[in-house]
Amino acid sequence: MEATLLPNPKDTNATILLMGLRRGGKSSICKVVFHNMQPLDTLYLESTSKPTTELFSSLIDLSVMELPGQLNYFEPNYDSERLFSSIGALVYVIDSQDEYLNALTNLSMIVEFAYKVNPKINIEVLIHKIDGLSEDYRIDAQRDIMQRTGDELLDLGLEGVQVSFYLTSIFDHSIYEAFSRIVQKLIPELPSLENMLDNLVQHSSIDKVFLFDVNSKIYVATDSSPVDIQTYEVCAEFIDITIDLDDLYIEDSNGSQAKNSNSKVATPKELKSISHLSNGSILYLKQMIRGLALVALIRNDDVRILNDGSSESSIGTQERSLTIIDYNVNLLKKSLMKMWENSKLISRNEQYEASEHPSTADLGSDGI
Ligand SMILES: Nc1nc2c(ncn2[C@@H]2O[C@H](COP(=O)(O)OP(=O)(O)OP(=O)(O)O)[C@@H](O)[C@H]2O)c(=O)[nH]1
Repeated sequence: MEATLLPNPKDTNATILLMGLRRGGKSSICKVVFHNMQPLDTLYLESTSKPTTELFSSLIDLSVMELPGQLNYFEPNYDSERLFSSIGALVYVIDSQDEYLNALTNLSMIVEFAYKVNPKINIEVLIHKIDGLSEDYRIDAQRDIMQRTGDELLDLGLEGVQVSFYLTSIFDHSIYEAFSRIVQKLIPELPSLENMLDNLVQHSSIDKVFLFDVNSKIYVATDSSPVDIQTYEVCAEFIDITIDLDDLYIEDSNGSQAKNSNSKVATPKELKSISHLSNGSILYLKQMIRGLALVALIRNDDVRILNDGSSESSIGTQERSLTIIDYNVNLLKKSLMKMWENSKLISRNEQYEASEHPSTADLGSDGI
């Protein structure tokens, strides 16, 4: 019998495979994260019968491939070996509200196969639907699942395999946080990105900065201070507010277009938004490249109120720090552009070498 070809992931590192038993929540995760579906609307999703792929581009092109729980990928008519050999991460979804012993056996079987075919694969487990569990029960379930998975892998002789666990739900931001961390492991430029964001924080009065994929609200990088989920929520919601407000205004023909009247091609408008919060902090958003936006929370310690209560000088201080931030963010954007062009060059060289000159030296290695 001819082998059924599962969808072919184009880029080795950038494909995430989403697996798990039926009704675990895979389609719901894809719909909520990548299509902005309201979590309650997922109640009516039908069971998926064919593998589906979501594409999204950040600094690298990524795809998330969902394999329906009802199919058995170890039947001879599926070319599972090719599939597993070409993916960056295996994300296994476990329904924590259901009896999960079968899921753990299934997980171990898949890990055994995937690890044999592709030892570099990242194995990520989502302990999903935790919204229905009490705080105590969540911790117990996590401990139990980690323990049992470890035991099963040990029995299979796979003690060295690294497995990461995340507690997730589509009803809060935990699913975005988990996907952000999973995606970040697949971005080779991550250390450079984090360095750049750390530099930005050090040289501006920024408390926290994220580089977001605007569509999915996954953050592809952040500075090295710990992520507080409330700050993440505020920053992610600021993207939606900015886009909604931006859609309200139509560019008038004498306005920004008139400014470009000297140049023949009108430059596309760059999204930028600044909002002053009631506690004195500022939210700052600026569009970067390839569907990415930088969102920063600027602290208010530069706001100095004079003895007479005048606020003029505080506004002046804030304006000054915003000018510095603008300047630094523009530099960061230019570096991102260079980084992206370099990574394109490297992957083009690799493809070229693989196809034509397998022995030539790596032309792109002196990149970033
Ligand atoms: N409480 C809760 N329910 C969820 C969550 N995520 C998904 N669900 C529900 O779980 C049910 C099954 O979700 P699906 O996304 O269809 O599951 P699936 O894994 O794609 O299932 P197959 O397509 O059969 O493989 C739906 O009714 C969802 O509303 C969650 O985080 N919390």
